[in-house]
Formats: sequence, C-alpha cells, structure tokens
Amino acid sequence: MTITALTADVLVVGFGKGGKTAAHVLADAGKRVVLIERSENMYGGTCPNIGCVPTKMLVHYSGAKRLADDAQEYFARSTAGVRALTAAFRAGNFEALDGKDTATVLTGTASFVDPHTVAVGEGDDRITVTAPTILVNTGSEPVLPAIPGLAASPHLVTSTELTKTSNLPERLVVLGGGYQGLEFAAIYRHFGTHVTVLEAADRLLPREDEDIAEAVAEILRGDGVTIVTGAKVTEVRDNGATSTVVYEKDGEPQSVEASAVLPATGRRAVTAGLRLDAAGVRTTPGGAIEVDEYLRTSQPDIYALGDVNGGEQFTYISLDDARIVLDQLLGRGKRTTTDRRAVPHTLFVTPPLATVGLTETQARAQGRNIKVAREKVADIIAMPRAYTVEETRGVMKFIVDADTDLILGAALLSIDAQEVINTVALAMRHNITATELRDAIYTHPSTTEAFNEVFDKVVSA
Ligand SMILES: Cc1cc2nc3c(=O)[nH]c(=O)nc-3n(C[C@H](O)[C@H](O)[C@H](O)COP(=O)(O)OP(=O)(O)OC[C@H]3O[C@@H](n4cnc5c(N)ncnc54)[C@H](O)[C@@H]3O)c2cc1C
Ligand SMILES: NC(=O)c1ccc[n+]([C@@H]2O[C@H](COP(=O)([O-])OP(=O)(O)OC[C@H]3O[C@@H](n4cnc5c(N)ncnc54)[C@H](O)[C@@H]3O)[C@@H](O)[C@H]2O)c1
Repeated sequence: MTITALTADVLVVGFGKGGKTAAHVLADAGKRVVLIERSENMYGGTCPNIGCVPTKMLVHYSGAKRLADDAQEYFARSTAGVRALTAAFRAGNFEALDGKDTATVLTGTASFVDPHTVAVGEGDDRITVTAPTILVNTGSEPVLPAIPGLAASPHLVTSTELTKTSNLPERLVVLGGGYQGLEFAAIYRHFGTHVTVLEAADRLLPREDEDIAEAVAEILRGDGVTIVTGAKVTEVRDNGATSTVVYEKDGEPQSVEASAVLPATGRRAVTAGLRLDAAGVRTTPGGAIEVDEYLRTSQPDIYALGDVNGGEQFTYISLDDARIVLDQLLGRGKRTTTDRRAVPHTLFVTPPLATVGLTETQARAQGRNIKVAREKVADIIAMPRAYTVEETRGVMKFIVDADTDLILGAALLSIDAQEVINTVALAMRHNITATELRDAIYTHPSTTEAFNEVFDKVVSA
C-alpha cells in the first residue's frame, strides 16, 4: 500500500467561510496551506452552495413572480438560475484558493490520526497531511427530530433539495418556525405552494419581542402561510402521493397533508467521522468542539471556526472567527470572541426582519431605564421609499437608554432592513446616540431616513 504523506504549515479541514478566509490570508503570507473538503459540491462551504446564497436568490425570484407566470415553469427556471450561480461560486472558490502557489485543496473526508496529522481517503488513495497548526471548519448539519415515520417518509425533503429541485411541491409542511423554517415558508408560498408551519413553541421567534413576532406572523399569514404554534408533531404517515403530518394542538389531534415535509428544527456541529478523540480534542455535551475565547480547542495547536464550535450559526460569525484565529497565528493574539458587540441578524422574509442588541423584554428584565421608539412603516412620513416600491408592511422599533440616549437594541421589520441594521449596529458599537442618528443627513428617498422621524416616536418610557 502506498500512502502519500504531505506536510504543510497550516492544515484546514472544511471549506467554510472561516477556514477559507484564513487559508487565503495564510497562503498570501507565504505559509504552505492544505485545505481538505469532503465534497466537490461544497467548495466554498454551506453558504454559497446550499445556504445563504441559494435561499436569498430564491427570495429574489419568488418575489419577482408575476400572477401570469406559470408556477411550475417559473419555479424550474428559478432553481436553474440558483444552480448556475452556485456552480459559478463553487468553481470560483476552488480556483481562487487552489490556484495559489502556496495552497492546495484536497477533496475527501478528513479524520484525525494524531494531534498533528489528518488522513483522507482509503487504501492506495490514502493521503496523510501533517501540520503544526490545524483549523477545523466542518460546519453544521440539520437535526432530524425523532418523529415516528419522518425519517422513512418518501416526502421528507432537506433544505438543500428545496433549493435545487425543479418540482414545485403543491403542499409543503415545515417543521419549525425559526430562521430556516420561516424563510422557506415565505419563499415557497410566494412561488405558489400551500405552506403550513408547525412550530412547537407557543409563538414564533421567541427570542424577539411579542409585538415584533406577531407582526412577522401577520405578514406571513397575510401572504397565505398557515402558521400553527404550540404544535406537537406526533407522526408522519405515508399515503403514496402525499404524507399526513399528525400533530397535537391544545391536546387535540390534528393533521395536515404534505407533498413535501421540511424539518427546520435546528442544526448541530459536524464532528462525527473526524475522530477528534485521536487528536485529544474535546467536545461539549451538545456535540460541538469545545473552544476558548481565542477559538483554541483542548489541543492548543488546533482551532475550531464557524458552526462546528457551537457559536452562533451565521456566515459572518465564521468570518469573524477567522479574524480571531489569524490574530493568533499572524498578529498580536489579542482578538477574542468577547470583543463582539452589537452583532446584527436578518431573517429574510419579505419584508426582512433585522435585529440587533437587546429586545424591549430583555432591557426591562435587566431593570434598564428605557425609552421605546416604535412606528409602523406605513405611517413613517419621512420614508416615502416604502411607498415608491409598494412595500409598506412592517414596523421599526428602537430601544433607547433613557439616561444616556444610547441605542440598546432595534428590530426593523421593513424593506431594506438587512442594510439599515448595519448602520444601527455601527452606531451602537461607536456610542452614537439616538439624537445624533435622528439629526443626521440621509439620502432621499431611502429607508435610513426613517431615523429622522422614528427616534422621535417614543411610545413608552
Ligand atoms: C438554508 C440555510 C440558509 C442560511 N442563510 C444564512 C444567511 O442568510 N446568512 C447567514 O449569515 N447565515 C445563513 N445560514 C447559516 C450559514 O450558512 C452557516 O452559519 C455558515 O455557512 C457556516 O459556515 P462554516 O464556516 O461553519 O462552515 P460551512 O460553510 O458549513 O463549511 C463546512 C465544510 O466542511 C466540510 N466538511 C465537513 N466534514 C468534513 C470532513 N470530515 N472532512 C472534510 N470536509 C468536511 C463540509 O462539506 C462543508 O463544506 C444559512 C444556513 C442554511 C442551512
Ligand atoms: N438568514 C439567516 O441568517 C439564516 C437563515 C437560515 C438559517 N440560519 C442559521 O441556521 C440556524 C438553523 O436554522 P433553523 O431554523 O433550523 O433553527 P432555529 O434554531 O433557528 O429554529 C428552530 C425552530 O424549530 C422549533 N422546533 C424544534 N423542534 C421542533 C419540533 N419537533 N417540531 C416543531 N418545531 C420544532 C424551535 O422551537 C425553533 O423555533 C439558525 O439558527 C441560523 O443561525 C440563518
């Protein structure tokens, strides 16, 4: 048996955002980098292949569908567009890294041999890579809830399949009303599918204020999505062309027919098969790789970046993880996860919900002296943009410290919210006050100019 043994300065396992970003910077700094990715369909990782990029392109396509469009044909064209874009991004990701003199991309599933060595492949194809520093960036995968009949259901679909199929399902049942569940519910409803969301909790988006979660639910319901909260799914029964999803609501048995069932009940770290025990890398009880604030694992020369380290599951967090690790490897070693402040999030329903900082509920629970500024988008006179693009649904809400005038949090359910929230987050990080945001000059017509008005609309103090 021939085993190829490679050496590198830095080995990266997984082609996610953090790993590839670090790989580029390290290779450009003259380090010899090897990156191992298990699938040729995943160069670039989850986000450009099966996550953010395809779903946001589907948000765009589904929103542009006209009544006259044939639903099936339009959907097939849309997912073909997604496949073309993701293929281009995938190829670009591979070439940009593998094309560097100091970097090599290997394709195969990696597993640890010892704290400095990883093996890929079997038999004659087996390659080992040894490096003094290893970055693990293997991402996360969906959790399949233990519901009788679900795993074996011929109508079970994954989020990946839903971004690639050419067949628009007639009836989609989504299990879970979190980020993934609500985005797919909105997308598929706009394409013309009958959509039901079954959420186990008493209400949608339990981390958000009740008025904001209700405003989101109202918009989705208005678009025709059926939302059932407090739903305990007990069984999925196959009926040939469809499945029956059985659930309990208020102790009463109910059911809904599905031609596709999407579990969107959370994602867990991908560590199975990595043989972390061979490297002496510890995991948390939830299965993520245990890290400190510098993203060092229990083995000081092995770092874990992105979803696999159990942090927040967002692409920009994985990117920030790369900054922390690069500061360890090339910089002053000071940057940590505790430096993060005012990290924004966007749920890409239509219009999007973007949030940052504290909710009103959290601020009150902390005993803060707060003012709440809140206004419906349709009522914001200073923001005609909503009317010019005919999307006046939603609400803007800001939580302001009544003593310091600093912004503590915001929830923007509005057109352009995914952009505007970044300005709010920046203001929070740099202690720009609500009055300063209110009195600033903004372009017109824009969504940001709503600040001129909403910061004056204090509804409670
Ligand atoms: C449908 C969906 C929509 C999303 N939308 C957004 C969004 O709009 N905005 C946002 O910020 N986030 C979004 N997310 C979350 C975001 O995609 C993830 O948080 C992010 O991609 C995680 O990146 P990562 O760096 O942890 O690794 P990943 O990008 O997940 O990459 C890990 C890579 O490691 C590979 N791998 C795994 N095991 C091995 C092994 N043993 N050997 C070799 N390779 C291996 C995998 O094949 C994969 O390519 C979405 C997620 C999903 C599923
Ligand atoms: N726009 C974005 O940034 C974006 C989009 C999609 C996903 N993501 C990331 O991916 C992660 C995973 O997304 P997700 O939506 O799968 O997880 P999530 O944790 O956001 O939501 C899961 C939901 O499923 C519910 N649930 C759990 N078990 C259930 C059951 N048996 N029946 C019914 N409901 C059940 C939970 O109460 C929760 O509301 C997100 O947390 C986010 O970090 C981000």
